[in-house]
Amino acid sequence: MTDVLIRGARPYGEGEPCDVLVSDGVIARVLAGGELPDGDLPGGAEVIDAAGLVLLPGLVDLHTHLREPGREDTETIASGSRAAARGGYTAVFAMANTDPVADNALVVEHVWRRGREAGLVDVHPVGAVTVGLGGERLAELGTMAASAANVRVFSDDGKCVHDPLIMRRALEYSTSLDVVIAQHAEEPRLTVGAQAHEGEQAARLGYPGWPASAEESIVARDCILAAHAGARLHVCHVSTAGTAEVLAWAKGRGTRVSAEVTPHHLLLTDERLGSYDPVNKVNPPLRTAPDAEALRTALAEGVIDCVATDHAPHAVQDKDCEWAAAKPGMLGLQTALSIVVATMVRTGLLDWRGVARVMSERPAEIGGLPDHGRPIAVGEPANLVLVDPDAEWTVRGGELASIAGNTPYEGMRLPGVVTATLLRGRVTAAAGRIG
Ligand SMILES: NC(=O)N[C@@H](CC(=O)O)C(=O)O
Ligand SMILES: [Zn+2]
Ligand SMILES: [Zn+2]
Repeated sequence: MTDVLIRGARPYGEGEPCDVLVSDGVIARVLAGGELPDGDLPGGAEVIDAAGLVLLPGLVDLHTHLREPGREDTETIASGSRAAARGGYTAVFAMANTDPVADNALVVEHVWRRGREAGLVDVHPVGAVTVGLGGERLAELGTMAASAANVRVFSDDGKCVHDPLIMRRALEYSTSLDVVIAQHAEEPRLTVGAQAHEGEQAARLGYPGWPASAEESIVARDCILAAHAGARLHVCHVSTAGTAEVLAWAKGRGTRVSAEVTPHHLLLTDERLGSYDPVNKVNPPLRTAPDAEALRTALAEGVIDCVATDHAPHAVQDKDCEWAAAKPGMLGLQTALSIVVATMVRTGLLDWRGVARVMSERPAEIGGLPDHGRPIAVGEPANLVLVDPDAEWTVRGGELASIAGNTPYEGMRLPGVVTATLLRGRVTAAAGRIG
């Protein structure tokens, strides 16, 4: 395997620039900048000029929709892996709402193998909690956990495990497997026909509302169920200020709960609904500006543990149509880091150490990945990302690696450019600078 020398990067954006030598997939040396004599360079090493760049552990996404099997017209494991690598990710968790549903060992092993074949990012399949996401019968969590795919996260995402008895059983079962149940918190009785956040905007436009209480009531319920079961709960795509309050309460009393927020809920609000453009339709819906503000604070304070993309590719015909007929979801893998830079770093809420925590270390811990989100130190696996903190780029859906192009950031200029991503020492994505 070719060695890689990263010259002049600043780990976590801190201290003096240094040189990082990657050999056999691990970090072999970390030296003060320019200290490594050229004579010491292993023959044929790939050199990355990283002056001015920030070096972080490779990003980890707990919540990605890769659409394979079933909707390969919108994304495949290969195309989604390319998008992930370009976005700075070295590991992603692929949600189970595929067709067929990933509710058994056969499907999760298939996804895991396809991810290995693509070889750009570690693709960890999420297993469904219930058979066919039907919400009625528990899937065979144990078999999926014991399979070659080694499933550690289970979720019916796209649907809420709304029956409290099923959710209770899933949580209780999960404790013996040491896995986590990730909930899409949406009380279905409160969101029948819902199209947008229940509030002034939706009322003005005549959209049936998706109330904050539909999310908050499920999160509160599940925190209580998890606490009684002694189980681990993960809350997907937290979207309201009230949910952050519930999480703070539950964590304060020792509940084993973690939570994620999406980049779009940190940046975008229901102000956007006025455009009638379904590119803004997503589940849970874009909320109010005070919600977005509260989510940023909760992420900075650790009440929300991490950022997850909820990357949700959709075909043109499912997005370029009237609002009510459009499918919810938006692309996220290649824009996530930039949105976090815009909302959290440029605002002074997080430093780069904090970015590493919320986009790499915490998601790796929650998902049970021992080789990701590791310190940048000798002997550690070389899962790394180099970011140009000062550069900007313009988002063009057609230029993203995903097959679908449904980005709400079309034409926007965003700060922070992923210059290179390394998976076990191999460069999986690079934007110039490599010689
Ligand atoms: N977020 C979305 O709006 N859509 C997701 C499902 C989900 O995450 O709930 C999808 O699979 O398209
Ligand atoms: Zn969801
Ligand atoms: Zn999702």
